Amino acid sequence: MVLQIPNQELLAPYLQVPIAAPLLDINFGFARARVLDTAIELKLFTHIAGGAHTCSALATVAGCNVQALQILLDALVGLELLQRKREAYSLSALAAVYLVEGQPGYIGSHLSAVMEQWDTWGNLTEVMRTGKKQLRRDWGSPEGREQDPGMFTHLFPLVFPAAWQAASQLDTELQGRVLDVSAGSGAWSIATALRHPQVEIIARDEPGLLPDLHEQVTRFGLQERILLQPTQLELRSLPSESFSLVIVGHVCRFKGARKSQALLRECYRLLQPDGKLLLADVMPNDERTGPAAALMIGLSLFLNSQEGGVFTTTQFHTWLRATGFEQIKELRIGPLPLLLASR
Ligand SMILES: C[S@@+](CC[C@H](N)C(=O)[O-])C[C@H]1O[C@@H](n2cnc3c(N)ncnc32)[C@H](O)[C@@H]1O
Repeated sequence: MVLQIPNQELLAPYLQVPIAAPLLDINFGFARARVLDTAIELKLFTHIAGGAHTCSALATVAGCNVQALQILLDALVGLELLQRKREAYSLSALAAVYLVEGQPGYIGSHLSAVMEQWDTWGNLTEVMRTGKKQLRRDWGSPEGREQDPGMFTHLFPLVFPAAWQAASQLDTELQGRVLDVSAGSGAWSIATALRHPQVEIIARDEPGLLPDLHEQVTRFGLQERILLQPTQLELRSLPSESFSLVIVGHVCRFKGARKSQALLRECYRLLQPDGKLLLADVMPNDERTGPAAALMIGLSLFLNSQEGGVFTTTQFHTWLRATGFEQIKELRIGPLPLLLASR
């Protein structure tokens, strides 16, 4: 029998095209996020760490249907968060560090806070059509932030490695007072205090976020050197030229362009001559073509805040120069850019 190959025009749209896998990955990404969220909600990783290794043991402690849970556990093995040998499930290295409650690296409450945006993202098409966002909570407002403490204060394990390295690149002779403008988890304050035993730090944030911060500072025994201050006490009330270092860690994208520039001016006023400003944020490249995570965070801030957004390194350079800062250095630590500017 002679094989009848149809003409090229008919075949080409199916055969001479890029494979669709990346599209399917994006499309089904929501299900992966949901699997992780449910596993955190059911405390599966914590229960496994506590000794419940089989599906039936896990179903008992987590209060689940055995047949349904079996399928979820298999999916978690597929996602490389669990491993299975015969009937026994164990944690992957990633899950053991970040997903077990009570461990220092636990970020489950942060991941759950991120998932609180589920319905907000469900309205994305509508927001695009109308241009009107339906803010369930505004991350740029103090009340909005206090509703989601996990979003801001439970990030310590994610921020601390970069903060530790950045602190090691500061002048070894650093002395005097340091201001951590919105301390959140305290990662920058704690790393700086540990690396520079001569400094005293004022770490500020919303009153609702300070208890978590206090707990973290106390864990490191730094409560004598890191003084917590609620943000109701305006920066304006602090004396000029009284800090050797001001830290602005992952704050500007929540504030938006106008308030960020005002904040930088205030930081300049607070710094002593020769003082340094350390600025960390998520920054897309100048053409705003990547990294993908930065652009997605830009969209997230558009949806979740009145004025927030992501700004490029060049935008920050321009703002810092306009404020009077000189010698702006880019420290490359980890995947995120860090700027160190001198007054
Ligand atoms: C992602 S957390 C970063 C916390 C910490 N600096 C760090 O890098 O881990 C964002 C911080 O910015 C603060 N923040 C958000 N929006 C703000 C605003 N409009 N004004 C002042 N602070 C704000 C939050 O309270 C929170 O501490």
